[in-house]
Amino acid sequence: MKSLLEIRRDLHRIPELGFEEVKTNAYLLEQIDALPQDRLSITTWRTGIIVKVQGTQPKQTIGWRTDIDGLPIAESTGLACQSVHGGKMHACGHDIHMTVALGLLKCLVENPINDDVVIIFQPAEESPGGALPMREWMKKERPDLIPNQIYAFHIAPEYPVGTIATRPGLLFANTSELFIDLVGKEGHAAFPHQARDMSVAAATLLLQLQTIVSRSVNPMESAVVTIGKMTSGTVQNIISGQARLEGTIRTMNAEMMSTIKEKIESFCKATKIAFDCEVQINYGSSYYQVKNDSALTNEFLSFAEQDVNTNAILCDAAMTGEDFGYFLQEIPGMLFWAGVDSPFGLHHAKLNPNEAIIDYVVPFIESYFRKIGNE
Ligand SMILES: CC(=O)N[C@@H](CCC[C@H](N)C(=O)O)C(=O)O
Repeated sequence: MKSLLEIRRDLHRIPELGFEEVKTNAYLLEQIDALPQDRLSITTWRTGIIVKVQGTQPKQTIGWRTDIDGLPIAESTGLACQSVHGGKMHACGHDIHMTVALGLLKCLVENPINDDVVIIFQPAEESPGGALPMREWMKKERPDLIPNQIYAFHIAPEYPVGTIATRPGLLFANTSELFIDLVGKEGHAAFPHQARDMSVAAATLLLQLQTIVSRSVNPMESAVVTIGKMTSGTVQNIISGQARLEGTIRTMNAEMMSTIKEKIESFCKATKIAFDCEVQINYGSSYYQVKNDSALTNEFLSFAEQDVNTNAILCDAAMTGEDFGYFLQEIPGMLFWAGVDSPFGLHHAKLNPNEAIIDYVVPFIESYFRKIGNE
């Protein structure tokens, strides 16, 4: 296996979108194949990989999960290892996540623990969601690969390397993607009364959607409605006959998600009447909240607090989404943030995680797995 630094940089160069991670899959398999194979069994599912490391006296199976996909963002870090896939970038740290998973795998192969370990390389975390179909496939076809407890981490640009943050209970939000297509009538810019202008309809709808959180959500609770992309029109002197809004909804519970969707549907009906157009809503994929198991998280935090290299923080829940929530829905476990000290946040074209995270967090996770896997 190559050095972890080389691996991170190689993976950073080749980001691929959800379920298109073909080169990433091949690269990961090449690294896994380079390890001693006697304790390993390797299974693939679509572009994902599940590696089982046989323990020395297994009483249970412990799981580690990494996501493997990139984002449709044009990188502008200027790094030597900048993405060579135009318009795509590992802007959410999945290159670091994969490298850490490989590092952990190498440690466990070289020095196995008592329990079995499965390392899950899961596709399509950003979209459309790989965790749910992968979990369902594992349940049906390979229940032997389902761990008894499962762990994952996410890079956190706002913390320095060595900081670990998490909390028992709800950590990440419920999410739903949101796509709204508006169809009116194209026309000459000089004759607006003969057209049905979808730029104006979409702009009005966008502003109305922004009133949902401020006017329909209890201020003591919280939610997010973000429209990240709005497209409309072809040229400056033609009235646009079509527009599209693309966004995401984030809530702390399932009831709030239903309330927000009802309000979105009301505003869309109003837009249809007011602008005499067709309005189609599509909710894309939705992710179940990340709810950490309380007992396992407290055990993990106690361990982190005692580690001399670690600054352990009890953090607040965040409106980020993670389809790892689907694993936690059925398997006890937890997710934690680990600092990478970058002035640019997740999903930013200049995100540049401090690679020192790798040499810090691999031995940290390994020692935690050694503790829980040798009990
Ligand atoms: C950690 C993180 O940034 N996750 C993504 C998950 C995206 C979910 C889905 N595609 C959506 O946009 O709703 C996030 O944006 O929080």
